Amino acid sequence: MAACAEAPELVYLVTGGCGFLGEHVVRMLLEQEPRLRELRVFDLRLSPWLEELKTGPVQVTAIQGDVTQAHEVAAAVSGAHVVIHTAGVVDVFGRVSPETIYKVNVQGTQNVIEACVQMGTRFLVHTSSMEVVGPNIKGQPFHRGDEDTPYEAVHKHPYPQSKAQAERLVLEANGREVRGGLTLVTCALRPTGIYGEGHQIMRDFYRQGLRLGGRLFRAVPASVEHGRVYVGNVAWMHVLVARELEQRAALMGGQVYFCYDQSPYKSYEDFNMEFLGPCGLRLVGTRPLLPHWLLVLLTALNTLLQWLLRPLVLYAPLLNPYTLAMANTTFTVSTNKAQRHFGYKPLFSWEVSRARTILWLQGKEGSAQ
Ligand SMILES: NC(=O)C1=CN([C@@H]2O[C@H](COP(=O)(O)OP(=O)(O)OC[C@H]3O[C@@H](n4cnc5c(N)ncnc54)[C@H](O)[C@@H]3O)[C@@H](O)[C@H]2O)C=CC1
Ligand SMILES: CC(C)CCC[C@@H](C)[C@H]1CC[C@H]2[C@@H]3[C@H](O)CC4=CC(=O)CC[C@]4(C)[C@H]3CC[C@]12C
Repeated sequence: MAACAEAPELVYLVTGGCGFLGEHVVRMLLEQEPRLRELRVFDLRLSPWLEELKTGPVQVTAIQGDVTQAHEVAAAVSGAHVVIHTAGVVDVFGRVSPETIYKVNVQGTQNVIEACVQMGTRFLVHTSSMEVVGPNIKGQPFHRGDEDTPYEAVHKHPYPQSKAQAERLVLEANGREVRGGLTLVTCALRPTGIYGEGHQIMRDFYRQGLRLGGRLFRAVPASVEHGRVYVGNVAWMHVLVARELEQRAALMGGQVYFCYDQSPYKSYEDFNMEFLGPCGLRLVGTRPLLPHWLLVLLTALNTLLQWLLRPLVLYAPLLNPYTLAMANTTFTVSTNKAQRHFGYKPLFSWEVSRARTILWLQGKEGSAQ
């Protein structure tokens, strides 16, 4: 990937480039990667905002495609220097079948790897997830751990299972010979819960709060810490990894990095209130209003309803046994591995991340739809 100082010459491909994270990666690359000549944005569904990016100095190529179709992926990868693979099905609510989750997240990732090998593309950055580690089915806390903290990673849900399998494939592919005889260099980034402009679940909570007269009701103890990271910083980490992978291949190849920044350690609901509060919502209760056993019962009822209604309608509420367990289990990271390995420092402070998210929620600013 020898880059010439004068003329930009690199071709990047971002899969899932129209998603929540993908859009931020695409915009960040255009802002922060001066060596970029062409940016290929590959997604199942192309977004209208791509059009406005096509007028800039970098050639932006929109590719409507499906990662489960090996030939479509190979065509998109052909001639690319770097692939940032963010495409995936994110579903912990039962909206998508386990088969589709597997096909997109695991088979799709395998297709991306094979395309790199076939086409001679050497650098692959994969968006993994904290869920590859946990929380596990035993609900054991992971308190400010790092990439080396021992933890029993046991998954039953299709989403974390698929992310764990995909990450393994990516890491095992590091060092494979690609067309032309050079080697593939891969690494995986593991964001915790991402927030920021475009975060659909945050917007759902906002709308629900408005419907409930400006109130939300505490469901999870305030003492449970849940890891969160700003989307702009996650995108920045992807851009930096992609940039540094060639020079630091021996150090970074085959590695995993948690995505982190200065976002505070809080419970899922208290963290959301950092944004929803300034938008006029109030979290009622210093302790969960409903006893835990009742919440567990409600989640079981939701599961039953989902199953009963399946032939007629898709019933997929936010609350189910898995999401309740996620929200109720401490999982936070504290690490500086990305800083040590490739000089990462968050681009956005907590104050800026918070302000940008609030403005977006209020509909005043922000690019994400
Ligand atoms: N949202 C979060 O809190 C976290 C997300 N992640 C990971 O980050 C990545 C991006 O997630 P989000 O942006 O939140 O999700 P998203 O759903 O907003 O974006 C995913 C994108 O992938 C595209 N896509 C889905 N199936 C595809 C297919 N078969 N072929 C081509 N494109 C396809 C979608 O159209 C979408 O634009 C995923 O890999 C996810 O597992 C990791 C940790 C946390
Ligand atoms: C009041 C209820 C009990 C609150 C339910 C909140 C849940 C919808 C969310 C709690 C934790 C979230 C997940 C977590 O941030 C980690 C994730 C990582 C990913 O890779 C994808 C998204 C997610 C699974 C995220 C999804 C929403 C929660 C389950």
